[in-house]
Amino acid sequence: MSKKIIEVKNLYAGYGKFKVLFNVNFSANSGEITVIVGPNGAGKTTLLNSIMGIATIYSGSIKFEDMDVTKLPVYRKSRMGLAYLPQYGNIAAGLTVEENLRISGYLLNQDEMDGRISDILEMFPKLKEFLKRKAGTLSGGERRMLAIGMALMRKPKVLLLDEITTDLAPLVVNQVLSKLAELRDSFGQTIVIVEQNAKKALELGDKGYLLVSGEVRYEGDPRELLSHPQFSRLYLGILR
Ligand SMILES: Nc1ncnc2c1ncn2[C@@H]1O[C@H](COP(=O)(O)OP(=O)(O)OP(=O)(O)O)[C@@H](O)[C@H]1O
Repeated sequence: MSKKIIEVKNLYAGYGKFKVLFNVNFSANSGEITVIVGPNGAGKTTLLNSIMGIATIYSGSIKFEDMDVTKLPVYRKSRMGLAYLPQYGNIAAGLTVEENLRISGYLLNQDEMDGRISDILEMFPKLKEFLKRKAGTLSGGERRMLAIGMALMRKPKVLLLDEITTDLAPLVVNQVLSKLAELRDSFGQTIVIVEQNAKKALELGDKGYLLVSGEVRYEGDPRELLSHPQFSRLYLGILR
């Protein structure tokens, strides 16, 4: 049976006085891909921000590996094994691919660093060809791969990804999403993604959530969510 690694219960959250999430219950299982979809402004990013500790939590609880982390600051959560890749990534365009990877692993000692870089290159063989190139010269898809590689430098237990396929061509969206499936299948990586390319993400996910106006409207089999009437209405323009 799969084990819950993140568990959010009855969460009310937002930013200061601005309330965004209402009574959200959410969980992610170890070794799985959990997909969060929903229209613009539904609160998807806010859910990731709450898990990471960068939104205001009014009530409810967040557990990570059965520990209550609701009030812990970001750096503590990151040390515990949560890695967050925000929507527009965080690569340094003027540095080489290798330098970007090294910066992301700055807390590792030299041996760990070298070992981890070779792990990442095994996961993303294409990056090998680009090691000495400035990250700014990479294509959109290659940059996303680098950003994911950077987030994996510290061997996170959970990778939280916010809309990493935005602005990519359809073929490249497929490549990036397939890479996530490969990270799960070959390395057991636990991943939580917020995705605009909802259909494609749900097709490879293990569990899906539909957030609308700050509330969970569906939780369960991601392929069933594709035929949920609200999903069709919001994403496919089908009115019933
Ligand atoms: N830092 C912030 N301070 C105040 N309000 C914010 C902040 N970030 C987001 N919001 C607001 O919170 C609401 C939910 O935003 P959120 O980014 O969580 O939605 P989303 O579902 O991720 O949307 P999108 O798909 O457009 O990224 C929006 O009304 C947004 O304007």
